[in-house]
Amino acid sequence: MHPPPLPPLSTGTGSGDPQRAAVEAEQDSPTWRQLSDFSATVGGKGFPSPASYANLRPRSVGDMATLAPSEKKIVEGEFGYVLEDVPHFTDYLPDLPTYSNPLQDNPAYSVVNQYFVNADDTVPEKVVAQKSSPRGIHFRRAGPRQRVYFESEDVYACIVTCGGLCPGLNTVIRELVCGLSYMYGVKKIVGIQGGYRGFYARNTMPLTPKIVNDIHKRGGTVLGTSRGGHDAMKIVDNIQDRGINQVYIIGGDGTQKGASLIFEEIRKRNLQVAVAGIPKTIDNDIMVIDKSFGFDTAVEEAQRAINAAHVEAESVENGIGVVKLMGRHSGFIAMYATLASRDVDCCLIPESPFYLEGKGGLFEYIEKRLKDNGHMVIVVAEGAGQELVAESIQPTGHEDASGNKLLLDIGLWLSQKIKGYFTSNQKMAINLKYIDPTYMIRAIPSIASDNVYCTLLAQSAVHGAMAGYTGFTTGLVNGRHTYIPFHRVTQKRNKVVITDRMWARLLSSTNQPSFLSAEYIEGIKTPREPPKKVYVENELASK
Ligand SMILES: Nc1ncnc2c1ncn2[C@@H]1O[C@H](COP(=O)(O)OP(=O)(O)O)[C@@H](O)[C@H]1O
Ligand SMILES: O=P(O)(O)OC[C@H]1O[C@](O)(COP(=O)(O)O)[C@@H](O)[C@@H]1O
Ligand SMILES: [Mg+2]
Repeated sequence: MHPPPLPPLSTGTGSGDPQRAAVEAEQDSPTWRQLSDFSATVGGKGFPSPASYANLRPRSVGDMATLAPSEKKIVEGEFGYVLEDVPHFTDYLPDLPTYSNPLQDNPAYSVVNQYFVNADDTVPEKVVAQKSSPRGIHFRRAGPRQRVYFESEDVYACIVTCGGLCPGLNTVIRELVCGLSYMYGVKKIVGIQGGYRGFYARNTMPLTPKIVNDIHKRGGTVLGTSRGGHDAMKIVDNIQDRGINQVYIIGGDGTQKGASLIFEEIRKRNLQVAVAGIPKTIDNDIMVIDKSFGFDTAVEEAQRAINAAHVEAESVENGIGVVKLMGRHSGFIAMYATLASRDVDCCLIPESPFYLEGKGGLFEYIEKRLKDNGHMVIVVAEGAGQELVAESIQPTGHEDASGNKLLLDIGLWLSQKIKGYFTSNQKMAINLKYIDPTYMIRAIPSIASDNVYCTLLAQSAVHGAMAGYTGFTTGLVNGRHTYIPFHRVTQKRNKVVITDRMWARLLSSTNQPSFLSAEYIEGIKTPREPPKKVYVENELASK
């Protein structure tokens, strides 16, 4: 049964949904739009259409060929249905041959009913709906298709890891290699060493299932990584020179921006080269996806540091344990580690501005907590309170090679400020221990649940590239694996929304002050300016 008809998208839905509003805004720019008929399944040769492209693409192939690479591929259906689709070879290479998927003959999969994903399957971005809600934005479901656009022996795949380390990088590499080899019979796979610049400045390393067999048990990346060094022209020249036709790029927001530029250059040159991104971010700051791989590992490992801080703090009089965790712009690790631990009395994240002195400030809270409980634990994300630190330490203004702003050390600064406050006011003798486990957390191998997640991400990427999709990031959306266009994961950053219930749960579990200005709470002025942003959502990721 269909939901009742809704007004067409362009006339607005009145849902007040910001993401929907964003799509409507995007429609002002040139987009690839067409009402789709999802019931047809006809391909050229009597097979179901690969990825339903017969249904979704504009009817004239000529139209497709003239699309600018950066144009978005948005398809509308009935009842407010919107598909934010990913590019496909047929967008710019209309007459490519297709082949039956070798998985059909794979004994491991022969028992599976309906192993192939239905060509029309898509996954909704939002699963909470009201009776009159439009069906909303969807992403193409990941998974194997019946027809593929490569013969196994013709595939030459490469894998590159970029940006900071994250638990699970080696697992993704391993599963890309094993997925390509065991599912699709691919023999030629190489690793690009040392991040993007490795394409043109380093040798490649051969990757086989045997070589990668044990690497998931190690932290880091066997390929090495780097920041900076992205040069789309040089990278694509190199891809072309080597005859590589599948490029798997593992990395965070910066890396996916770089992958998008590589895809656009490849498309301009009309190359049959698939570009697939696998999102990596220990900070969990990539939009759209449920969670990034390595995040659970990081939260788990953070418990060890928090436990140590707690043991130290509770063993002495007026003990304070301060733990710094990663999170440049997004405080997810700190928030989840705090919620999981129950030993934390205060969690400070970049999204929630705080202040030290006066009524409702951090010092007042610490004093109260020590008087009430004799000890306390503070977790601080590395990006928290940067504007406060900048008041006393001259910011260097420096950026890393990728253009990420270098942060001031909030953990050390905060520890000194707390010590200074209690010493100078002769209030009470405190005993503060500062623990910075950040790189230790990042450098460990992934835990079991992340390993399974990495496997599915890698296999989804392989299925997508083999099926002719390109210019996509693979990601989990509402528990389903999907293909997401690059622009959706690079235009904004995922952040903790401090007016969401999750942050309220945290505040209630720690009992810490909200640090919201008194103007909001009592109508009186606070010692500091009120926070600039109370509602922080999906801030534009500007570098
Ligand atoms: N806007 C961008 N355009 C192209 N390449 C980028 C961009 N931002 C970052 N990169 C490249 O992506 C790689 C990793 O980026 P970085 O920000 O260090 O890590 P992450 O991908 O984890 O966010 C680097 O090689 C960097 O040069
Ligand atoms: O010292 P490095 O290597 O620049 O890494 C530090 C940064 O890496 C991160 O872990 C994640 O960064 P990316 O996801 O951008 O790689 C941040 O939390 C942290 O600020
Ligand atoms: Mg990043």
